Amino acid sequence: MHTLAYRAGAIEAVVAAALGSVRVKGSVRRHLSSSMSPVSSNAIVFNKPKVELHVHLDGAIRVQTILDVAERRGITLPASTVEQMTQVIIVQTPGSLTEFLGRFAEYMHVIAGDREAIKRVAYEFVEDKAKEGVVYVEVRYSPHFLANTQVDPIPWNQTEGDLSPDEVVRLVNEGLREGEEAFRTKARSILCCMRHMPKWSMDVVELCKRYREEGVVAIDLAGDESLNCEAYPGHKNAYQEAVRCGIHRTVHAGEVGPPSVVQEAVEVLKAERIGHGYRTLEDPTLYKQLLQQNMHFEMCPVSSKFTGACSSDFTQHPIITFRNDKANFSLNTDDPLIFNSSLHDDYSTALTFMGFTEQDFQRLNICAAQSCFLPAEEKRELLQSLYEAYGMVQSTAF
Ligand SMILES: O=c1[nH]cnc2c1ncn2[C@H]1C[C@H](O)[C@@H](CO)O1
Repeated sequence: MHTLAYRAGAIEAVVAAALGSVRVKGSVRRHLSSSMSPVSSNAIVFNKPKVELHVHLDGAIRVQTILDVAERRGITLPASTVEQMTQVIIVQTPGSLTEFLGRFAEYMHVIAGDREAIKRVAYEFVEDKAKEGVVYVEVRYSPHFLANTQVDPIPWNQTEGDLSPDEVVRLVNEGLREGEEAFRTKARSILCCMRHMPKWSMDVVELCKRYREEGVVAIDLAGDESLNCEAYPGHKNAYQEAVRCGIHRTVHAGEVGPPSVVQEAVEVLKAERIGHGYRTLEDPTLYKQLLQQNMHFEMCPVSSKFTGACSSDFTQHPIITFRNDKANFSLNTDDPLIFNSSLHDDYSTALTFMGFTEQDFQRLNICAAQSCFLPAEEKRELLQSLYEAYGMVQSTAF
């Protein structure tokens, strides 16, 4: 895969692009109460290169793209403008993870099964991340959720077609690679198993193995955490195979589920990173153990409010404890389409309500780079680029 050189010039270009376009979105401010909303309206928080490790491709699609593809395919939607369709899709008030997962059904049938749409979504995703000042991103999705053949059951009420999960991965790889070349943000992908679909999981790990040279860096387990692995051994088998083959592993755990789900992720599934993990704090022994292990937590503040994972009061958010304890964590958007948010909103929230400083932002991005799933040499290059951009090393340039 094409390797980006993180030269200072490239980073400055990305940051300049970010300066021109990243703004706190009015809609996010609207549906947060005044004591919880970002206050720095149009200000750019942490206007430096960033690393994002937890964002769902199917939760980060442009609304315009959904409308365009629906029109081309002759699919009728409940709304015809970006503004109206946004209101149909987004979570308006804090609810439950289950309610939130239901939002995908508003639009996934438009994108799934369509080659052009899938590649376009991947390409545009990289452009959007570049505009946010992200220099490296790991984006995740379920190949099965975007397919319409060789998947059982066929999702989103689609009729059977000829797009398999395997081809979905190839299309996303192409879109990401072309996006990377055009926008100079490095993008890799993580393939998701879904908690309620253990029979897909072996397939997912096989796809991770097949496409590890073409941008796929890890396996994930997403969906409803109430469905644990004892009851669904398919996930355990897939993760065992991932360990055997050296495929990196992350798991959604402790987002809404109890600390036992986090423990299972670490001990049974051999997770190297935890998606969310807020509820780890409820088990001080486990929390201490994971701090000692330097486990990475992929935290998503705006998401945690709207999925009901955490209290709406950001001043009491678990992230504050992780920060105070110098835990290894990152800040991420999760599903910016559904929260009508951007990475800037997550940073803005951390600044305004959690007291994050410039130093905290630098530190968490360095943690993200250290915990990313790139091969060692590329990770070293990424880290070096951050150190330079943050003024932590003397430049060798004359
Ligand atoms: O925050 C989340 N928790 C659990 N599952 C999630 C979350 N965001 C998205 N997903 C699910 C729905 C997507 O279709 C799937 C793959 O990206 O992952």
